[in-house]
Amino acid sequence: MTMSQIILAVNAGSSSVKVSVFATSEQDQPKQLAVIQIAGLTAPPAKLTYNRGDEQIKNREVPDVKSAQDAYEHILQHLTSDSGLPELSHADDITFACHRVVHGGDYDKPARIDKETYHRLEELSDLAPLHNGGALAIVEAVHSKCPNAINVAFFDSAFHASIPTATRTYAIDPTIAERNKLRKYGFHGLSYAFIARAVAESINIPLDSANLIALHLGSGASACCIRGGKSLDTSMGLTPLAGLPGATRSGDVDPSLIFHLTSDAGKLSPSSTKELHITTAEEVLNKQCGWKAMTGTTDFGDISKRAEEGDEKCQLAIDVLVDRIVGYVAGYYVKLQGEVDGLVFAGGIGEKGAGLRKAVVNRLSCLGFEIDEAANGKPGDDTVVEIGAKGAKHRVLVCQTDEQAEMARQCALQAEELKNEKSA
Ligand SMILES: Nc1ncnc2c1ncn2[C@@H]1O[C@H](COP(=O)(O)OP(=O)(O)O)[C@@H](O)[C@H]1O
Ligand SMILES: CC(=O)OP(=O)(O)O
Ligand SMILES: [Mg+2]
Repeated sequence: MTMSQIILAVNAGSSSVKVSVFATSEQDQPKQLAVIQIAGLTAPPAKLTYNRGDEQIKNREVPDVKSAQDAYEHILQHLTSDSGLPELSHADDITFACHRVVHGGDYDKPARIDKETYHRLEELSDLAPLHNGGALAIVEAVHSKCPNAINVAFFDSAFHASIPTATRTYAIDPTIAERNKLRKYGFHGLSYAFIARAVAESINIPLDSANLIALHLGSGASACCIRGGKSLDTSMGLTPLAGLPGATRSGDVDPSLIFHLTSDAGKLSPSSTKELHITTAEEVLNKQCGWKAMTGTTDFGDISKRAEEGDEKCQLAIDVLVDRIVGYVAGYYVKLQGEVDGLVFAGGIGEKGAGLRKAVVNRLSCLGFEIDEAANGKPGDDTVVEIGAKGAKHRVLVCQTDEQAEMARQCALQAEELKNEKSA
């Protein structure tokens, strides 16, 4: 019998770092011990929230924390000095550090991070300069603060390795596409893997027969068509910019629009570094569009409230999102030939935005989706909840997705394999 091991699952977003602590032994599913988050890195002061068990223990500002590295160091210090968490009292207690890496290129499964994988991940940052940086900075921080931990990368793109060739191919010069690896990759895959498993279990069907249309609506938003438990299509593309609009991202626009939005499209943006080049076009479309540009805030809860009070800009932002979402759902409905086990809402907006869910489902009534207003208004705390009307043709569900839990689950399953993988 092996002793219990500690898995740290790290989810570095563009503006936050979320870390969940799990204990696992060979026989068991990982058990969550604590969750800690530092949010608001791009809108200081950063804020820390800490939950252990079912208790909310801390919620306070941490003005000294300014970067992803700072955040990790602060989080590690906090966890190891919490006497209520004796399982993790020293950095060496961590066996595995799991990292959510948004862009994994051709990787279709998790990889232990050695010098070679680290270098490959750095190269991939060229394809996703705004997304992989935070995760790599934290890999460095773990390497220096927790030298005995095994670092493993879990890719947001891996779940989409099953997308068929015609769907992932852009209509561009195939030689250049091959050389520069230009294709649809898709993201939010850890979330979609979690959703597919949790929903299949909840509605009592085998995962490999689950046909779902899933919506991960957070500060980045995407849709995914899941057939037989696998990704058949998704709305994000080469980078997380494509598809649905988000908090600060435009989503799909006519590609030539960028030249009308700024005359500096091809120039380097001031946020470029010596190692990492970001064009003004990337900067503008990723950081200066979406809800922020349309309404002045990135908080969809606030946007919903203001729309109810009659704010026209906020109402338009909601209408735009609903319009794009129903377009994807309709397309995916056809891809699944109408054989749909459920439409699933997830991510911060999907889980908390009752008004948005209702607006989307109402527009989909011709396909057989119908909302149960009472259930939609108060979906409760279960991981998966049905919010569709009884007797409707298709189910509608809300899933509290958890990317850290998905990493921990996969890590525990492959623990021995990962330990034996060569590391430099
Ligand atoms: N009551 C609410 N109604 C609608 N959206 C909400 C509500 N509360 C929070 N949100 C949205 O959830 C988003 C965060 O979602 P989350 O999935 O946690 O984000 P991230 O992509 O950063 O992981 C916030 O940016 C906010 O727009
Ligand atoms: C891939 C992506 O957009 O991630 P997030 O929603 O965390 O920004
Ligand atoms: Mg997210």
